[in-house]
Amino acid sequence: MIKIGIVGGTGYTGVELLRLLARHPQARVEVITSRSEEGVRVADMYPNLRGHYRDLAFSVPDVQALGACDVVFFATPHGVAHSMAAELLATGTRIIDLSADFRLQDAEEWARWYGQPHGAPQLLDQAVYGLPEVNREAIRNARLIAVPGCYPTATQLGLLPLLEQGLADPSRIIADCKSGVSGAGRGASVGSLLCEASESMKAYAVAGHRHLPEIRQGLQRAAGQAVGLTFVPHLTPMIRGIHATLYATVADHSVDLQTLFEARYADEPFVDVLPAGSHPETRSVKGANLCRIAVHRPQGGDLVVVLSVIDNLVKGASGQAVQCMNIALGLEETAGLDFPALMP
Ligand SMILES: NC(=O)C1=CN([C@@H]2O[C@H](COP(=O)(O)OP(=O)(O)OC[C@H]3O[C@@H](n4cnc5c(N)ncnc54)[C@H](OP(=O)(O)O)[C@@H]3O)[C@@H](O)[C@H]2O)C=CC1
Ligand SMILES: CC(=O)N[C@@H](CCC(=O)OP(=O)(O)O)C(=O)O
Repeated sequence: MIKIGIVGGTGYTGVELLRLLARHPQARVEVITSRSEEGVRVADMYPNLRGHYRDLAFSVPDVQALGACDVVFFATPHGVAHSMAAELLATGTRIIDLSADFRLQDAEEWARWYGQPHGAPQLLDQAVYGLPEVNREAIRNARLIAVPGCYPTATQLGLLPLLEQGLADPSRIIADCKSGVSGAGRGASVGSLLCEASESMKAYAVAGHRHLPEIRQGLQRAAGQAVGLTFVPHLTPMIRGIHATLYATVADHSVDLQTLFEARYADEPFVDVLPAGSHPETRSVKGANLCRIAVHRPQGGDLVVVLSVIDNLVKGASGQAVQCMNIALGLEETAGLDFPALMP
């Protein structure tokens, strides 16, 4: 059995890791940390996990205990993985970080967007961006994996086929994205209150969201050139889900876009290209490690609209993290992840 440690086990992505790993045939969670719930049993805090993790209890983060694990997931706010990664890597443990700490290749750009100095720039050379549909080979040998953010996952998967083939005008790409409230984490905040976030919808961070440089980095890599990206996130009254509506200009009408998307993702277990004319719903991926995509060319014009949906906590975080673990350890990529979405 592969021994797993999770730093940040009381948050939404942490408990989602527990839910997914409870059914994983080759992995067992041995250490789960929380500074605020030390000693509390996982099954007492999360009744959905009763029957699993009978004796597992939260403990404060400790490098020695975590270093005895084969894989350590960080499901923590940014900065935490920076402070522990070097010491843990030295023990031989693999790190899969769900936070943004190692997603940007440029430490100075990270510092500008996250408002603090990068805490471990010396590790950036070995950090691998954990988007399997792009980086599968690099993930296989990685010891430090940076799992993409939720908006960046939905947006990149939706746009990659167009940019990799040089079909989309890279100077003007628009990502209009909607998120469920769990994307903001479990910490108390006024914006996440029922009275604030339900029966209402709003855009935020229009001037610049920290996922902008991450998405741009991925799209530029795919396009092989600079990309002009407008990214506008919205908070919507649902608990889980990301819906990305993506706009790009494709002047070349000789390529069948439906065929292109189907071919690009034909071998991908966790990307489902829907039939032409479809409108994917967030509820069709709820709880599943899946991105569902539909591509449209309204009225046969030059503007192409791609619709891309994921569950922010699964393909947008914990599911993708487990997928990366499976690849890195040479396990079946779908191990513990091959289940259908919850409907409704
Ligand atoms: N929510 C989402 O949809 C997504 C989140 N992410 C990223 O994943 C990470 C976790 O997100 P989420 O689960 O939503 O966050 P939450 O706020 O829900 O949980 C954070 C967890 O981290 C622990 N923690 C906080 N500060 C520290 C610290 N200094 N040292 C050790 N542990 C700490 C908390 O427990 P305690 O304080 O008890 O120790 C808690 O368990 C974040 O970086 C987030 O940006 C990525 C993709 C999607
Ligand atoms: C709805 C909401 O608040 N969403 C979060 C993004 C969640 C996420 O993926 O954040 P990381 O990049 O830090 O991992 C936000 O906009 O900050």
